[in-house]
Amino acid sequence: MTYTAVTLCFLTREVAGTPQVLLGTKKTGFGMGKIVGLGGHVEPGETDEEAACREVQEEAAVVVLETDLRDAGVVVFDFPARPEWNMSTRLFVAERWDGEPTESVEIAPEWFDVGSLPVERMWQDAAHWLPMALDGFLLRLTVVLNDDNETVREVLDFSTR
Ligand SMILES: Nc1[nH]c(=O)nc2c1ncn2[C@H]1C[C@H](O)[C@@H](COP(=O)(O)OP(=O)(O)OP(=O)(O)O)O1
Repeated sequence: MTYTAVTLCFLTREVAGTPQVLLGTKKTGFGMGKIVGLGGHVEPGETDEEAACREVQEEAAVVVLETDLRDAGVVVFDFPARPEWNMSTRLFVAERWDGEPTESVEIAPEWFDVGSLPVERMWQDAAHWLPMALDGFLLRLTVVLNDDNETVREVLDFSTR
């Protein structure tokens, strides 16, 4: 079974003491119409960190330095009914970056309060893992999707603080 290597990079900030995270509406490709994290495929020869920084720049015109990435672990998305969609997703969180998030052809970025994530417009599994990633956990988690490729069959969680 092959799992495509992808990354997600969550920029965070505090506004008047309220933690916020940068997500965005996916305008093209996989998950179109959903609110997702910034990120995408790791290209051959690239490290996960290089891919995360490149994707954030491509999708939202924001510059993140690799040294400002916090490793938040790995989430595997397992689609038994569509194994060609299986992904191994390296997660990063960054509190420092340069530039104002700007809409691209792929993503319309938007800040959300961490305490009220737009879970009804995200992949249904996001509620199982995104709060943990933002809360400092190192994720070691597998999400198994149902045959509808939307709802969650099972979450296998071996994450640590
Ligand atoms: N179940 C799931 N829940 C979730 O929150 N994100 C998921 C997910 N399954 C996949 N993803 C994310 C991980 C990855 O960042 C993204 C798919 O990668 P891309 O955005 O690169 O896809 P595209 O089809 O747009 O590819 P490109 O043609 O390379 O832009 O979807």
